Amino acid sequence: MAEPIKVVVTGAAGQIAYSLLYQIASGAVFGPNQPVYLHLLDIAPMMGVLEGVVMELADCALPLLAGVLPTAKPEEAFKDVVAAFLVGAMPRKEGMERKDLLAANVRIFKEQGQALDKVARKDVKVLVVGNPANTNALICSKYAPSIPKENFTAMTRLDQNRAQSQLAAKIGVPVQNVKNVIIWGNHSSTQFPDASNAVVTVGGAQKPVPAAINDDAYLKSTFVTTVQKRGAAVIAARKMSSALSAAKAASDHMRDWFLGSGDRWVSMGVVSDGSYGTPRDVVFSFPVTTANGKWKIVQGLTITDFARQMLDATGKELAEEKQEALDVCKD
Ligand SMILES: NC(=O)C1=CN([C@@H]2O[C@H](COP(=O)(O)OP(=O)(O)OC[C@H]3O[C@@H](n4cnc5c(N)ncnc54)[C@H](O)[C@@H]3O)[C@@H](O)[C@H]2O)C=CC1
Ligand SMILES: O=C([O-])CC(=O)C(=O)O
Repeated sequence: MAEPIKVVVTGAAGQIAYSLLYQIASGAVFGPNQPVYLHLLDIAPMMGVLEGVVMELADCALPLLAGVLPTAKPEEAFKDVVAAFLVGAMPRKEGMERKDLLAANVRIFKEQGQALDKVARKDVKVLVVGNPANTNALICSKYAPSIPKENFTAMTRLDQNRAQSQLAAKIGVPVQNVKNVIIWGNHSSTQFPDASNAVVTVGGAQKPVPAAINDDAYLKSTFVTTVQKRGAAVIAARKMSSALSAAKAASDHMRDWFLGSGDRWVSMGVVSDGSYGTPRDVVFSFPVTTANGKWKIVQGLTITDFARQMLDATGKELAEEKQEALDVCKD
């Protein structure tokens, strides 16, 4: 058995963490032969609740769980971790956009960036889940200048999973038969879920998804808006934001980053290098492949006029969010 690795989850007493911790501790993220030592960060008033979570983790009797450190101190939580799930932040309520959380949440990511910079390993892989995830990830990276910016990512995997699931249902195939759907841009209602390069296996043969669906209007309208608004639909139904599916997506994102994406593209928010004419230095979701612990943007895709408009709109929103976040972080 390998030596245990240290992994931190912030917001560890919250909803998403309640599903996520089990997945990490049971081997679904780092593999069935990799023990984990979990660092659990939450704020001081939540330490009582967190104690209950620690009890439950013990009661799961998981062979891969090598130890647990509950704490309210970021510098203790981030020490020596190889992976950081930054979940802890306020969730939105019905009627809000995710960027309405910016003023409340972005300071958390400034402070945690500073703590990561001080105590984390320089090869730590950071996944920001807390909303607005893209801009929080950018700020976290800015305040951790000693860690390469490639190590900071934001979660758009839930949007990808939603998109894949919608397409599979529409075509009538199991969800794993659909691959290479892309989420471009912001994890917000301006994101662009793009099925134009997706492929599906039907009856043993691979086909482009647009040909299998044969309904361009659906792919440009209903499909796009359903995925863009899925988070709001869950909030309207549950009166709380997605947690089970968010935890699953966070597991998928980190697993693929560590263990590789194989022959599939996955969508991740990464610091933009300007690929596809997007604004540089915002955290933009691109199609990537991952191998040996590194991600690489899929290049050479055709951008139609429709896609160009969608990419520009979501890029503009990210540039605006960035400015607002930098202003908030000044004081
Ligand atoms: N990127 C994505 O696809 C998704 C993102 N989210 C976002 O994830 C975040 C967490 O959602 P939930 O777990 O449902 O919320 P929650 O309210 O159930 O839990 C959040 C936890 O974070 C803790 N927290 C607050 N400030 C903290 C700090 N400075 N350090 C450490 N912990 C802190 C809270 O005390 C609480 O225990 C929200 O911002 C939500 O909008 C949710 C779903 C999907
Ligand atoms: O919609 C929300 O506020 C929570 C979230 O990010 C999602 O479910 O995608």
